Amino acid sequence: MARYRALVVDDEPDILELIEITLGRMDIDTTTAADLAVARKQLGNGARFDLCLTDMRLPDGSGLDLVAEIQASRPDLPVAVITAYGSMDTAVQALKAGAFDFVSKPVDLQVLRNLVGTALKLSDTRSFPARDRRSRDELIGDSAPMQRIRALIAKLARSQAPVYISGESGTGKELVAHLIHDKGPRAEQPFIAVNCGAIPAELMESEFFGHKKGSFTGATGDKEGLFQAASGGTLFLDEVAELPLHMQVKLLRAIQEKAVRPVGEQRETPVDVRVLTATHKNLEQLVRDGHFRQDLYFRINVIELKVPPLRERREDIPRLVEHLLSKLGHDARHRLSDTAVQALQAYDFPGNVRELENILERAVTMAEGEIIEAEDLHLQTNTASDQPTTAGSPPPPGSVPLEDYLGEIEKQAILDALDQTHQNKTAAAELLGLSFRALRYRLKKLGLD
Ligand SMILES: Nc1ncnc2c1ncn2[C@@H]1O[C@H](COP(=O)(O)OP(=O)(O)OP(=O)(O)O)[C@@H](O)[C@H]1O
Repeated sequence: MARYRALVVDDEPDILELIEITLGRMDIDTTTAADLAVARKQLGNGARFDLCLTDMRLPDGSGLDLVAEIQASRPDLPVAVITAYGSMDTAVQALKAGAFDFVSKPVDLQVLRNLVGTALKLSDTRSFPARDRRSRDELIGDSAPMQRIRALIAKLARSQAPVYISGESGTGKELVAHLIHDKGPRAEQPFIAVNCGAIPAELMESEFFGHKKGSFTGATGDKEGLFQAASGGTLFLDEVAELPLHMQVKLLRAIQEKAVRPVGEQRETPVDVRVLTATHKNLEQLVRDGHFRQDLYFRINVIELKVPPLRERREDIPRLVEHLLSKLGHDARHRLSDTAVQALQAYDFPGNVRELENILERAVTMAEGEIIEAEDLHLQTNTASDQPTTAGSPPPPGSVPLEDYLGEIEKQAILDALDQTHQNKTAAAELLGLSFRALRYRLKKLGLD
C-alpha cells in the first residue's frame, strides 16, 4: 500500500524537522514548504497529499489563505493549522475557514499524533457508512431546514471544530450531536453524552477530569473522568449553560490545551476529545448577563447549528409519526387517521419531537382499535394558567401543620410542571424558575424521584 503523504508548511526549520520525524514514525512521508509560494507550487503540481499542516504566520502571508485555497480547490484534503501559544482567536478563525483542527506551539507530540491519526481517517474514507445503517440514529424530515441540517452534519462530521447546537427542548439536539459523531472519523470511538445540569457542583471536577486515590474524602481509588472516557471520541455536553463558573474556567482550559488534570494529580495529560455542546437556553444572553463566560462561549461556539422547533417544519410531522411509531414497535398495528395527522400538524408542540413521541406512545398504549383518531391524542390546547392541576388539590390551610401544607403545594407545583413538560426535568425546572439541580434536590426531598 502506498505510504501516506503530508504537506507541512512552516518557516522554522526546527519545527519542520520535528514534524517530519514524528510523521515518519507514523509511516507518513513529508513534503516541506517554507512559505506559501512553495506550498502553492507543491499543491499545484498534482501531487497527492493526504494531509496538510500549516503554520499561521508565514513570510509571504497567512496560513489562513492556504486553508481557504485548499477548501476551494481540494475540499477533501484535511488541513490543520499550527498556531502560536495562546492565540486562540487565530485557531477559531482557522476552524471557521474550514481547517479541521489546530495544534498550538510548542507542539505536543501526542496531540500532533492524535490530530494526524484523525486526519488520515478523514482522507481514507469519504463517508462512514457503517454507522449510517443504524435506524436509531436516523434524522427524519425533508423540510428545507432539515435538509440544511443534514448537509451541515455531513460537513461538520469531517471537522474537529467545536459545534454548539442550539434549539428548544426536544428538538433533536442530542440526535444531531450523535450523527456528527457517527458520520465522522471518530465513529468507532466512544460518544459520551453528559447532562451538565445533572452533576452536583461539588463532584463536577472529578466527574469531568477524574481523580487520584485519596485526593478527597471518599476518593477510595483512582477514577477516570468523562474526558478520559471519551478519549478518541466525542464528549457531548448537554445543557452546557448549567455549568457553574468555576467549571467553565476548567473546561475552557481543557479545550484550549487539549489536556486535563485529574483532581489530586500534579501534571496535565493530553486528551484527544472532540467537544460538542448544546443548550435550549439563550447562551448569548447568559453571556451578556454575566452567567456564562464569554471566552468559553467563543471557544465552544466556533460553529453554531440551530435546530428549529417542530412547529416551524410541520411538513415533517407525517414522516416523523411513521418513524416514531415504528420505533415504538407498533407500526404494524397502529396508524393515525388523516384527521389525527392534521390535528398534529395544527398543534404547536412546546416539547417538540420528544412531545410528539410521548403523545404517540400514550395514544398507542390507550388505543382500543388500530386507528388512532384526533381525540385519542389528547392534544392540549389550553394555556398553562388555565390547566387543571393533575394530582388533586392541597389540603385546606390549617388542617395540617404549615410545613406539610407548604410541602404539599410545592409538590403540586412540581408535578404540574413535570406534567406540562411531559416529564422533561430541565424544562420543568425552567418553568418553575429553579435550576435543574434545585429541582432534583426538591424531587428527592419530596420523595418524587
Ligand atoms: N428529526 C428527528 N428524526 C427522528 N427522531 C427525532 C428527530 N428529532 C428528535 N428525535 C427524537 O426525539 C427525541 C428527543 O430528541 P433529543 O433528545 O435529541 O432532543 P434534545 O433537543 O437534545 O432535547 P433536550 O433539550 O431536552 O436535551 C429523541 O428520542 C430523538 O431520537
